[in-house]
Amino acid sequence: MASLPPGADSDQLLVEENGSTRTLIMNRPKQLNALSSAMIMGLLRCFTAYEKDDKVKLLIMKGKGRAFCAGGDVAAVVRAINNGSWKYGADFFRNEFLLNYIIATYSKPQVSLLAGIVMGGGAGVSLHGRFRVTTENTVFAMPETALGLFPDIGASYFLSRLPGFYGEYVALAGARLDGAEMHACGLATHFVQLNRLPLLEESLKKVDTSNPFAVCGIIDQFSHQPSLKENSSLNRLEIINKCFSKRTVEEIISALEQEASNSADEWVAATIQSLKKASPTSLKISLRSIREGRTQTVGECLRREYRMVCHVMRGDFSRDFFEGCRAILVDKDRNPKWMPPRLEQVHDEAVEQYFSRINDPQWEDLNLPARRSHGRNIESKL
Ligand SMILES: CC(C)(COP(=O)(O)OP(=O)(O)OC[C@H]1O[C@@H](n2cnc3c(N)ncnc32)[C@H](O)[C@@H]1OP(=O)(O)O)[C@@H](O)C(=O)NCCC(=O)NCCSC(=O)/C=C/c1ccc(O)cc1
Repeated sequence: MASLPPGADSDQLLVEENGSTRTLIMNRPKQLNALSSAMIMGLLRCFTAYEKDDKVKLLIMKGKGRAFCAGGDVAAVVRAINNGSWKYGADFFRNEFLLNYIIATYSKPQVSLLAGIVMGGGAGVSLHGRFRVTTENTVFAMPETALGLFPDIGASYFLSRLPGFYGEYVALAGARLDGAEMHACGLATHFVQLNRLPLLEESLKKVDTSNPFAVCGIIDQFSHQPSLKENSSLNRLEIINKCFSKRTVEEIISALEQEASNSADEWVAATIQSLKKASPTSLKISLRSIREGRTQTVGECLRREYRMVCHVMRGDFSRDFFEGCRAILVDKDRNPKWMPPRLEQVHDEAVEQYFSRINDPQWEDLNLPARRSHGRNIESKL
């Protein structure tokens, strides 16, 4: 185990040094490696220091225990906001989004070993990186619409680049994808069997180059093309494209209901159910976010999402985020009472407000540093 760059937290984020490789290990297994402020600051310091350090050629990222990372530490944020400080949330996101941007534009290859749960903020620290390796126990989701939030961490960039309208489906329904699905739609670059991950890791630790083709060649030796399960959502791309291309959330749901009346496919019924359980405000701002993301750079997406998330933290238009956290992570009754409760009560003007600047003289837009690269593209295998 190596010493961390100054200021990084030594408990929640571990670093291993092997030759030219640094392995960053998220280490809060009981909380499924939920990202704390200390972890985000530690990661920021590591990524910044290693980019300047010629001795470092490759970064590996992984989680301790049964999760890669289940997202931002929502419990800590809710505690802080309930104590009257929405700015804690804003600062948390400012640092988290800056980290996502540095990863998206990083000059050295990052290999994320996505074993177990990868949700929300966990996707943000991995999917923007060059290599994303999934396995047979990977479970990915952006579950924010069930939490009263929206897919953030630059998700409006990578989800909007998935085939057809799959990104809209994944974002609105909070759909869970397995490792093979992530690989097929382009969220992952490789699929490696779980029992071969340690061997891959050992090989990567011997790498002495930042050449992405050389690194890719090593991962290729351990990976294979997984097959999609028969009931995979990717086998329903035709229905997804037909329904999730509609202009509004109401039209998406009614198109799905039309499908349900013509078929007994349980997947359609389950998708309608997920949309009906989610926060109506979250659904509407998420749809607009993904649609805007289609034509924006990763930096533009993060800047827009930062405005949106500050509005959510302030609770000016809706307090659904606090209710969602209560229902899912605090009381765990899984029965949130959304306000407004129905889609037709969330008017266009209310949605529009989430995309505006915050009316507070002390508030600033997200300023991102100048970088050489503009982020990478998602390549689907379909
Ligand atoms: C499906 C999960 C991932 C696993 O379920 P499980 O196998 O039944 O495990 P548990 O739910 O019992 O989780 C084990 C422990 O990890 C904790 N945990 C599990 N995810 C978490 C978690 N994101 N946080 C904080 N404790 C957690 C969870 O509360 C629990 O703690 P404890 O009750 O003390 O044993 C389940 O935990 C779950 O739905 N987690 C929430 C997933 C989620 O919504 N992720 C966050 C997306 S939103 C996001 O990333 C940004 C949030 C954020 C928002 C505002 C901010 O200012 C900053 C950040």
